[in-house]
Amino acid sequence: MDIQSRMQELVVRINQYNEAYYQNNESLISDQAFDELMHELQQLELQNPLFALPDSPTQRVGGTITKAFKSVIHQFPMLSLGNTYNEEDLRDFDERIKKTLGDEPYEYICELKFDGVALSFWYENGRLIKGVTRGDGTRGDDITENVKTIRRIPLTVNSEKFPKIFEVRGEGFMPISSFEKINEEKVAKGDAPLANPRNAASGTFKMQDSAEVARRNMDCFIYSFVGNEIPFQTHEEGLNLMSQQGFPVSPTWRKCASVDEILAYIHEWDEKRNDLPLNTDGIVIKINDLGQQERLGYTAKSPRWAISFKYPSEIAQTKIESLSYQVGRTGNITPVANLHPVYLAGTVIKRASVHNANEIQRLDLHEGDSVFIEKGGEIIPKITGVDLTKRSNGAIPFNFPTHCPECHGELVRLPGEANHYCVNETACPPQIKGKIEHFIQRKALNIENIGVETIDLLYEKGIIKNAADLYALSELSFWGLEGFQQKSIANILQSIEKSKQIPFRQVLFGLGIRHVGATIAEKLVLAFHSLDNLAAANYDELIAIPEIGDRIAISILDYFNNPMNLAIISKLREAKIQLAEDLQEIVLEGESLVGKSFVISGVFENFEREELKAKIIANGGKVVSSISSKLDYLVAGNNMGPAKLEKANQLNIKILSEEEFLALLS
Ligand SMILES: NC(=O)c1ccc[n+]([C@@H]2O[C@H](COP(=O)([O-])OP(=O)(O)OC[C@H]3O[C@@H](n4cnc5c(N)ncnc54)[C@H](O)[C@@H]3O)[C@@H](O)[C@H]2O)c1
Ligand SMILES: [Zn+2]
Repeated sequence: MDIQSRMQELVVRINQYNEAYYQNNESLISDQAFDELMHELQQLELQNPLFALPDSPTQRVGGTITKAFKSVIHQFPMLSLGNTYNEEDLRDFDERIKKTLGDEPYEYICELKFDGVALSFWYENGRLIKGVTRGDGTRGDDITENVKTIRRIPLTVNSEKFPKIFEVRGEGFMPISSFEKINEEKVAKGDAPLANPRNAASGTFKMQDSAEVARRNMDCFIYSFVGNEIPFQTHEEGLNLMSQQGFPVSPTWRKCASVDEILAYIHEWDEKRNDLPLNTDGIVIKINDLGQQERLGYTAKSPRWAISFKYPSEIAQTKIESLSYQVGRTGNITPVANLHPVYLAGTVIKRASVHNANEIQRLDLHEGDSVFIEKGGEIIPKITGVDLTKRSNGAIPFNFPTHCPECHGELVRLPGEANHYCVNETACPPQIKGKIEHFIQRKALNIENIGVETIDLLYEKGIIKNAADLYALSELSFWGLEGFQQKSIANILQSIEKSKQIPFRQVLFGLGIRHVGATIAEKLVLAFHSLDNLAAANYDELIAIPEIGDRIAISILDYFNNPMNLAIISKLREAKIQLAEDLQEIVLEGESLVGKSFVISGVFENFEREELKAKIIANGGKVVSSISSKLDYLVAGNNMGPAKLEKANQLNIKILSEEEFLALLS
């Protein structure tokens, strides 16, 4: 291919990747592969300026605005950053700075490069008036309602410390913990999981429903201050001012005097960054002095006074040996790729999840394919692409099976769902065992002392056929089974007995009705109070309940129409399991603590600990167990542990005495 066609091809491809990435929150290739293509294009344009195309992605910030929001014009453009992957490029960057600044001394500030989406917060007279996305750099989407859900972004600041009008900018992100929780729920419902925290963040900030954004616990780190009037001379002073005035500035930045010091910082954080609550994909190096920044200036796309150093992403290449299909407790079929073992980011990887049939199709997987696997925010690596150059002629594409690999029952796929299901619920062993395992878990009947192996064994031996059979177990049932001492049998039976006190909402979750997770179970108990009422409810009564839609309603009706399930319920009733509960919506006493979190420590004069806890909840607050930088208050009684006190002091957490706490309530 000649140079001109290659340049054309690169422009088309990169523009496609940009569109998928910024508009659909989808990565069609890995970031590193993307950056390599971009780099190739930049080099070719430098060497062949006459062939450079006007719509080249090297000349523009990658994002776009969407129609769903009002767009606003940035007073100062929001730019991208140049990037480097190695020491040599970093030294080149430093040389360029040295050349422009002549003999002047200069220093750098290194920060982590947070992997989320750039956001700008506009303040006027000390009040937050707008939150805006980067968009195409010139115009962004007005997503004020959504950014207001970020609890750490102050709605007001001390107006004496700042000019009348200014902006702060930072990276909005979805904490890994929220990401994992949302995906757990999605997978349980049979929905496709979110791909990675970055794409999830960018999708979330562009949702229309800000209540849903609020539920996702989004967060932000601020890293820059912009305006016509800047009340400081260096970036360092800016970071200090912003953090003193209540902006969430990550304390991980460091001042560095030389490239060697920068390299030490890079090295140090390569390991430590795994402990942070969010993904980071590198570090950002900025000239500290604002006057020098001004003189170094900007290209069309990025500042000349800053650069990012990206950590190589953790990618490996290996061969697919086979695909297996796992059957979950609700009969959902998950394809899993068995890989030729390969070393990736500290562990040997043998398997990767492929999620569902759509994913097989999207990747166009063939038998024996050589694939790229990547470790993102998730623990389980995923296949991000196929190396087509290594596919042999005549390779056969994987076809989704038509029958269940375990019971040979037929598989069905309901309209609108990504998953295939084995509907042979009553005779498919992994479904039966999976349902019993689901039933005993902590969030359900919380039956301790009994594990997956014991369930397997009791099921294989024909001693239990469903969860209700657990209540018919006696010492005799274990007779002749290997590995059970009298003591462990007694423990098992005791745990089973204890589960008869578990409240109905957990029992309902434990029944394992498809799409009825713990939260939905609670909603149902609030509305119906007993299993009998729920079983008698019709479709209209079900969908009248908040958050119960078509899919859940149908699944509940199906469940109670199945005689097998009715037989299980009748056995549970005989065993005196809780099948009713008078659950009431918590009515708040007051709202003075809404949105605030508390740790309770020590002994109190007016309250028992539990009372204090109830008081906080009744006024809209949240009680957490450990002190972190996100905590609002530590309520300190007598005899509080010195370690807690020290930690709270270190993190600048406000400490309340009992009296101060009471004052907060009124
Ligand atoms: N995989 C794909 O298909 C695909 C497609 C398009 C873009 N991308 C990725 O996105 C990158 C381009 O995105 P970009 O233009 O946003 O560039 P970038 O993400 O490499 O760098 C600029 C951004 O860094 C962020 N940032 C994080 N921490 C920062 C800090 N401490 N100080 C300043 N900024 C900080 C800001 O949001 C800023 O806008 C590509 O290099 C690639 O990695 C991937
Ligand atoms: Zn089956």
